[in-house]
Formats: sequence, structure tokens, C-alpha cells
Amino acid sequence: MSADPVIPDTAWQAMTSRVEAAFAQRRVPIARLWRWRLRRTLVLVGPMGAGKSAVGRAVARMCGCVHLDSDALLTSLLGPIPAYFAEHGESAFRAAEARVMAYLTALPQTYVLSCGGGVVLDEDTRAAMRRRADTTVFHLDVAEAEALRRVRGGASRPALQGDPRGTWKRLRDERGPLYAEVADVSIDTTGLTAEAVAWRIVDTIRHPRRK
Ligand SMILES: Nc1ncnc2c1ncn2[C@@H]1O[C@H](COP(=O)(O)OP(=O)(O)O)[C@@H](O)[C@H]1O
Ligand SMILES: O=C(O)C1=C[C@@H](OP(=O)(O)O)[C@@H](O)[C@H](O)C1
Ligand SMILES: [Mg+2]
Repeated sequence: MSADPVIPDTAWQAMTSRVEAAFAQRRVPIARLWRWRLRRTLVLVGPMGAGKSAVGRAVARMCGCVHLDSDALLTSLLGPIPAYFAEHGESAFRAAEARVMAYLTALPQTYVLSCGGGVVLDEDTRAAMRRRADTTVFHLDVAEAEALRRVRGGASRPALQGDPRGTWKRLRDERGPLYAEVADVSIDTTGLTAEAVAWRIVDTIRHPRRK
């Protein structure tokens, strides 16, 4: 794939090297205790503050699989997301995000992927998520008040600038059908710890018919 003008080749190569290193340094899974191994890719989508990043980390720790976070990779490519939004605008961020998602959804390995809340805006990303038979997509949802508590008013989330409460609700409503389009399983995380959500995900994968 040729380099996007806003992403130097060297930065792209550094990012893909980070991903390859993550696969090379996989940790011993807690799940080994019960001799169970995750053989699927798990993708977490949902609104800001649903816990996609925290839950993804917890699931990967339990299963000893690689955890990737689209926002962490984008930060390594573009620098801090709020500064990038301010300097280049949201559409430049979305273009970079779609490119990172195309790369991630084409990886041959299995892993846990925490997505940024807006990845579903891109049609190709949604199609790539649905295409993979070895992937289960979880839609993590959360009640508005708890989401706003978790993101502490949205200071580090540029998409919430101005009116965090109104914007969070509008984005969640607008994107709700897109999350539903890609998700195999939906979990309301309100009142649950990130670890409890992670256990629920692992349980869903281990006992698919009990969903
Ligand atoms: N289920 C949860 N219960 C309480 N706090 C949570 C939960 N999930 C995440 N958090 C906390 O809320 C904040 C935002 O979570 P994060 O995982 O970054 O959300 P997202 O990636 O969906 O925007 C973090 O400080 C995280 O530790
Ligand atoms: O919903 C959005 O538009 C965004 C969500 C953020 O990720 P989280 O959902 O992990 O907070 C991050 O990608 C960016 O600030 C934009
Ligand atoms: Mg996140």
C-alpha cells in the first residue's frame, strides 16, 4: 500500500514493527490455568467511555493474546490525538484511522482489538470486520452518566469538545446502528468493572450457545 501523504513511510514502518513485536512477545495466559486457548480475534467497538481500551487489555491478559488498540497505534503514528484533531481536523484523523483499521483487519494472526469509538464510520472498516469468520465483534455500551464519569468530561477526547454531554449522546445515537451492524454480541457495561466485562466476553466465547 502506498503511503498516505500525512503519514511518513518511516512512521508507518515503525508502527507495523510495534505490532510485529507485540506478536513476538506474547505473554503466558492466565487461561492456561484451565487449559483453554483463545483461537479467535475479538474486536471491541462502542462509544467513548464504554471501556473498549481497558476491557481489551484485561481480556488479552486473561487469554495471553496480543492486545492492539487502534488509538495507541494512531498516537504512535500521528502524535497525541487531541493535538492532531486541532491541527489537521477530524477528516484527516478518520483517513489515518481507516488506513490503520485496514491494516489491522488484514492481519493473519488472532488478537484482541480495542477500537476508537468512531472506527465504524468507515464503510470499508465495517465490511472488513464482518468479513472475517475468525472474528467476534463485541459492542460495549454504557449509560450516558457513567460514560461521562469515565471519560472525566472528555478533556482527552477531541470528538467531545464543546458540549461533552450533548455530543456524547448525539454520537452514540448516530453511531448506534453502525455498532449494531458489525456486532455479534452487545454488552451493557453500566455498573460492571472492566474485569467483569472481560470475564463476560471470555465466557461468551467459551460458551457461545449460552449468549
Ligand atoms: N467497566 C468499567 N467500570 C469502571 N471504569 C471503567 C470501566 N471500563 C473502563 N473504565 C475506566 O474508564 C476510563 C475510560 O475507559 P476506556 O477503556 O479508555 O474507554 P474507551 O476506550 O471505550 O473510550 C478509563 O479510566 C478506564 O479505566
Ligand atoms: O468516538 C470518537 O470519535 C473517538 C473516540 C476515541 O477513542 P475511544 O472510543 O477509545 O475513547 C478516539 O478514537 C478519538 O478521540 C475519537
Ligand atoms: Mg479507547
